[in-house]
Amino acid sequence: MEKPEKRGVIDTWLDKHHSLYTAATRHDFVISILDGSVDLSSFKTWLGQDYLFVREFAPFVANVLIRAGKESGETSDMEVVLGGLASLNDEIEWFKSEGSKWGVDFSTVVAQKANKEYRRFLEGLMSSEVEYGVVMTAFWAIEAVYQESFAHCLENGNKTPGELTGACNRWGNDGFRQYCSSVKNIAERCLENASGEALVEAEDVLVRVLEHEVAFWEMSRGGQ
Ligand SMILES: Cc1ncc(CO)c(N)n1
Repeated sequence: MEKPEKRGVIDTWLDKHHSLYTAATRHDFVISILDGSVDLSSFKTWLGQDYLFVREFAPFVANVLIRAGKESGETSDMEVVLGGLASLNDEIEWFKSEGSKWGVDFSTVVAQKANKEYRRFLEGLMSSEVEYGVVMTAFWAIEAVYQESFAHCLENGNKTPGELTGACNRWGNDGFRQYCSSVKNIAERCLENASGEALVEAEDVLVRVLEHEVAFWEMSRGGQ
C-alpha cells in the first residue's frame, strides 16, 4: 500500500537544492527524448554507459538489501529493496536486448570518467560506516532521478520517438513511481530519528547523487 505523501526533510532539501534537482531531472538529453529531437548516437552512448552503471548498481542494491535485513527493524524495508533488486534483473535483460536492437556491443563499451566516478561513489556508500538512513537517502535519489526524468517523457503532448518509449516506460511507469515513493518513506522514517551529524551527511549524499546524475547525462553529449 502506498502511504500518503507527507512533507519530510527530503522535500525540504529538494526545495533548497531545487535548481540542481531540476538539472538532474530535466536534462537536455531527457528533454530531447521528450521533444523527439534526440540524437541517436547520444542515446546509444547513454545506453552503453548505463548498462555498465547498472552492473555496479546491482551489487550496491544487494548491499542495501543486506542492511535492510539487519538494521532496519521494519520487515517491510527488505521486501521493498528486494523488489528493486528483482527489477534490476529484468533491467539487465532489457539492456541486452536494446543493445542488440541498436547495435551497441557492450563488451567493447569503456566506462567514461563520470561513470567511473559515480561507481566509486557507490562503493563508498557500501562501507559499514555510512548510516542506513544515509544509504537509503542515496538509494532513493538514484532511483527517483530516473523515475522523474522518464515519467516526464511520457507526459501528454510528448513527441518521444516510438522506439524510445520502452526506455521511458521502464522508469516512468506507475509501479516504479510507487516503488520510489516506498523507498522515500523508508529514508524519511530513518531520518526522523537520525542524529544531526547523519542529517548533514544525508543532505550531502543527496546533493552528490544529483551532481553525479547531471554528469552522467552529460556523457551523452560526447557521443563516444
Ligand atoms: C545513472 C543512473 N541512475 C539511476 C539509474 C536507475 O534508477 C540508472 N539506471 N542509471
